[in-house]
Amino acid sequence: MYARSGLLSQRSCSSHGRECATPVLAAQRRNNSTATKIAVEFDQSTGVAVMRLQGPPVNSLSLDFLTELCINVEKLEMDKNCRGLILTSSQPKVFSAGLDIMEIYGKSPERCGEFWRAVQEMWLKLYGSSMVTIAAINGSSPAGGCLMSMTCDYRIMADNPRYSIGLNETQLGIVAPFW
Ligand SMILES: CCCC/C=C\CC(=O)SCCNC(=O)CCNC(=O)[C@H](O)C(C)(C)COP(=O)(O)OP(=O)(O)OC[C@H]1O[C@@H](n2cnc3c(N)ncnc32)[C@H](O)[C@@H]1OP(=O)(O)O
Repeated sequence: MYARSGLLSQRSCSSHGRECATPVLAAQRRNNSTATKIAVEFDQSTGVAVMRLQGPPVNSLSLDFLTELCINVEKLEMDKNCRGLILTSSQPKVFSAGLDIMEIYGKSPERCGEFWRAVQEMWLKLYGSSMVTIAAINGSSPAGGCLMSMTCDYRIMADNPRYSIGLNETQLGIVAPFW
């Protein structure tokens, strides 16, 4: 959900030296889900948007989730009044469980390729954003969750010894493909 209407970008983008063709359209084509996994509140008076991840139970990064995230970041990017973005979770105890492993387990190479492209699109979009981006990490954030917060300009994590963060994906035998 995005609180304000906005045109989707149809331009090509250059992010950290890489060209990516019409990313929002690519993301939009994939976005068949009607469920809302991302809620955005934009405060006109401060120019700051808060993006809440609300994909129960643990905000795992599925293709739908990544697609919706990218579309919302792009919409905010297009809004010249939006200067800052705070990324946080609506789920108790978890910021994001990382990549949805069910998206890559037993799937075809084509489907895995589509998924990994969406992962790449997510971090390039956040890392290349002209907004000031802050991850307010209010729960555990392993692997892809850690990656997502690392692409933000700033990270603040709730001080709770039960919350963990780090790159644990090799323990699952997952290695990021060559990009
Ligand atoms: C440069 C890097 C490139 C590669 C980047 C990323 C690779 C990855 O991200 S691989 C995924 C790595 N993620 C994990 O290893 C996270 C594993 N999960 C956890 O540690 C815990 O679930 C977590 C601490 C996030 C939350 O703990 P709890 O609150 O105790 O919840 P549960 O463990 O009971 O989980 C609830 C429910 O969610 C399912 N789940 C958890 N993580 C994932 C996931 N990553 N993908 C899909 N589903 C996930 C878990 O199985 C439970 O399901 P049910 O049993 O059906 O309830």
